[in-house]
Amino acid sequence: MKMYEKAPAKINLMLDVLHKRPDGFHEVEMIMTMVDLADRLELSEMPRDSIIISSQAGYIPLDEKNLAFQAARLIKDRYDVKSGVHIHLDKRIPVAAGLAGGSSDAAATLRGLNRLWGLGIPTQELLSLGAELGSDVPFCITGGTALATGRGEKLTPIGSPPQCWVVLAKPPINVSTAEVYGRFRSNNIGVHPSSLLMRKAIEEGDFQDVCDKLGNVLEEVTLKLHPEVQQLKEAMIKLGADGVLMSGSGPTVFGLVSKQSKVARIYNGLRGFCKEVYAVRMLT
Ligand SMILES: C[C@](O)(CO)[C@H](O)COP(=O)(O)OP(=O)(O)OC[C@H]1O[C@@H](n2ccc(N)nc2=O)[C@H](O)[C@@H]1O
Ligand SMILES: Nc1ncnc2c1ncn2[C@@H]1O[C@H](COP(=O)(O)OP(=O)(O)OP(=O)(O)O)[C@@H](O)[C@H]1O
Repeated sequence: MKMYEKAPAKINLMLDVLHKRPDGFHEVEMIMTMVDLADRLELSEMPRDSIIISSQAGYIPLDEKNLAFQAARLIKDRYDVKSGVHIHLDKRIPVAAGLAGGSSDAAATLRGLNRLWGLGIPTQELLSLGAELGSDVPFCITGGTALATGRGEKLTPIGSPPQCWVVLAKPPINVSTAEVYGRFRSNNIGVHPSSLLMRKAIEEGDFQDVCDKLGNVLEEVTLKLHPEVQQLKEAMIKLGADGVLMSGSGPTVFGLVSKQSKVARIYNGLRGFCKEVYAVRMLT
């Protein structure tokens, strides 16, 4: 038997870091949503008791370091599943980009194997399994738009933001999420973005207000380490994006654009700076 799952990328419309916790993670407050840029997973049942990952992308690990592998092993061990699975990952989300590509693959694997193996795991339990794999995984299981607190795993669903275009640009640099959190100092932050105000803007369907309330305190770290991310933000604003922000720990920058007529200009303008540019819709 085969199952197919789509694993969409996420963006953070706001991200605030409250404090560092004794377990080393940071307490956060984020509003996240999904965009129409997704990896595709094909999950095929195998009689042999093993997990095999394949992908057309030459640049991701295919062994136990792959988050889809880790998700499959977790569910298999926890529910004592004797059959195996071959997971083919058609990677379309740029890797190590701040778009939760690996987390979304892990989430899609949990959803897909729950169906493929007929386990009937309730959503709450699936979310707890996801949290064992990574902070962004629970959100990637539910999707939609949500306020995420704790280390990112406590979710409150909220309404969808007003429909718009999202232009994503990933500069060719590598950013480590652990390093960005490690270098974060709350003393360096002047004005913190507000989840309350972003939520209000979303719930009122006020596109301009959503753009005005965008904010990510991790920019403070990544933009200092990589000035080209700041340059990319400035270029996107100059080209006419209505609101611009770095997603997660970066380095991807996204621009929200209400008018389709502006999208091609922004896309083409950015391609001069950056090879990896995508124009997609917000998933509602
Ligand atoms: C930056 C974001 O992508 C925004 O959505 C997330 O906060 C990070 O989510 P993620 O990549 O799933 O993160 P994890 O795989 O759980 O953690 C990677 C590393 O980031 C740091 N980390 C992550 C989440 C968090 N709330 N506090 C942290 O300090 C920790 O050093 C951790 O070892
Ligand atoms: N299925 C996967 N897809 C992409 N990367 C993976 C996968 N499994 C493991 N990795 C590894 O995870 C690391 C982070 O990749 P990923 O694309 O998930 O980062 P990210 O978008 O920055 O995630 P986040 O936004 O959750 O911090 C890379 O070094 C990559 O080699």
